Amino acid sequence: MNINIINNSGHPLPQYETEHAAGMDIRAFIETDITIKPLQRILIPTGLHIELPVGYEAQIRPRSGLAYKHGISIVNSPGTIDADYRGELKVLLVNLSDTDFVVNDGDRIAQMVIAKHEKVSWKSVGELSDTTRGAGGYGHTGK
Ligand SMILES: O=c1ccn([C@H]2C[C@H](O)[C@@H](COP(=O)(O)OP(=O)(O)OP(=O)(O)O)O2)c(=O)[nH]1
Repeated sequence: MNINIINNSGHPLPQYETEHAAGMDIRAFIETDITIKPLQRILIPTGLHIELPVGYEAQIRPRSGLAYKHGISIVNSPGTIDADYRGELKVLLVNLSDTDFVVNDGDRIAQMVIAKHEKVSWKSVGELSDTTRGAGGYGHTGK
């Protein structure tokens, strides 16, 4: 499936790094390096604008290598890109380590998964069907 994209960054388009990867790595588009201090969050531009087909969303997810090695995650993970959004894609990074982390222009800062989603309407009812779980949750089956 082709998806319309405008790339103002001059960096490569988001791409799958392996044959069957679910996510495409996306890169920072910044004029100067950005230092993220411990527990600081910063919105990083990508220079990308996309036109998703109706019924699709894009999810902006952390990269596990950055998370494991540097404590870099995404505050609103997974970020949701709506099909009707035409603005620039941005990534809300957070530094969960105890040392500064520097983002350079062109760094692969996140990954983007394109996914189908349902659009539903609600049917108000008086009661819901019985299940074994019922209202159990939050670890009610044990550790
Ligand atoms: O990580 C993200 C999350 C969102 N967006 C863009 C695309 C998305 O379609 C739009 C709105 O996102 P969301 O619905 O999460 O934001 P909101 O806080 O509910 O704001 P709004 O009232 O504008 O919908 O912002 C990004 O670029 N990156």
